[in-house]
Amino acid sequence: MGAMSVRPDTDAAAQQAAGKAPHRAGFACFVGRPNAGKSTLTNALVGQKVAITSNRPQTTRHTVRGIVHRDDAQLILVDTPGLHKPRTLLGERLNDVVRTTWAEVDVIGFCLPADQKLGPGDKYIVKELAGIKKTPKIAIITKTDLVDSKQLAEQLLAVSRLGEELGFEWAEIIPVSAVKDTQVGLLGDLIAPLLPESPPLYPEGDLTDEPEMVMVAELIREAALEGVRDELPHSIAVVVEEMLPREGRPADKPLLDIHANVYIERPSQKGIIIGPKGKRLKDVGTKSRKHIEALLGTPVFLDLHVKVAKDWQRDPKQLRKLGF
Ligand SMILES: Nc1nc2c(ncn2[C@@H]2O[C@H](COP(=O)(O)OP(=O)(O)OP(=O)(O)O)[C@@H](O)[C@H]2O)c(=O)[nH]1
Repeated sequence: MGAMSVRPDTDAAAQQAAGKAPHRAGFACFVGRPNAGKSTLTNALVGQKVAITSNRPQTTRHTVRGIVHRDDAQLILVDTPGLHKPRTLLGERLNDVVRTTWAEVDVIGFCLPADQKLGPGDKYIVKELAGIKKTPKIAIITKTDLVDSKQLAEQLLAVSRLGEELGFEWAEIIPVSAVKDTQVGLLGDLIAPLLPESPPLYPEGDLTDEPEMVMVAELIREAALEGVRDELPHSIAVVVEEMLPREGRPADKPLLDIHANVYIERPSQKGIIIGPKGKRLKDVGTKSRKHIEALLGTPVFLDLHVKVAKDWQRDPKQLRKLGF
């Protein structure tokens, strides 16, 4: 399961028992050189399945580009800044952010335009991708409407060879044309099975702040789960109460305040989560903050509190409050 995937859910288990494939949900990002056709492809994928692109301009933290709702899966397409050959320390840092995001999504789609020779820029990106071992990588040859079948075949071969050279295998290689809507649906079909089993992460309605809060809560929950044993993992729930930009910050130095509660079921579990002298909770905060910053693309101040919600798993009212 990818780092941003969600809880093992009973829905999926029930669906499986009923002989239906379990629902999947997860994150994907398209990478590739400028003009490779990433945006157009995102829009085509999203547009195809009655879905929403978020329209919250002017917020750096906005990284979800679109959500593809399908019967069998929900695919969340996230934005990453481009990866460039670093020339400065800042460039290196930015690349680190990109890599962190790459390591956290469930699928990466590498976009290569059919009408351009595979060049050093592409190789640089694919080399970086090769270093991210766990994440399945799909090679997408874009803009196939611009070339003939011979040229397309050459490009398919070139990208396949590049994977071999760098010692990994593409999970899929697929030619698409977003403009002509060729194989765009198939691309969705190929990505869906690569996502972790999970109920939808976003409601089918509007894309609001809430989904981001859900993702942030998941990242915190995941950090809180690390290393805990027995029944405790099932007892942990996280709710983000508030995410607000800190007032009075200069435009180039934003800070996002996030207040979240970590819920457990019994007072006796509190000590385990908080750890000796609060060390464990602090680690959870530090770790999840890094992931949240990479996800939202902005520095974050994370304020975590541990609360007891007695037997919340069995209490419908509490469950609703905790977002189940
Ligand atoms: N013919 C054709 N043109 C396409 C296709 N997809 C994208 N384009 C064109 O290619 C150009 C770049 O497409 P974008 O989707 O903006 O590329 P991008 O990779 O998001 O670009 P950056 O945001 O600069 O990284 C645009 O002019 C698109 O219209 C396609 O399937 N066929």
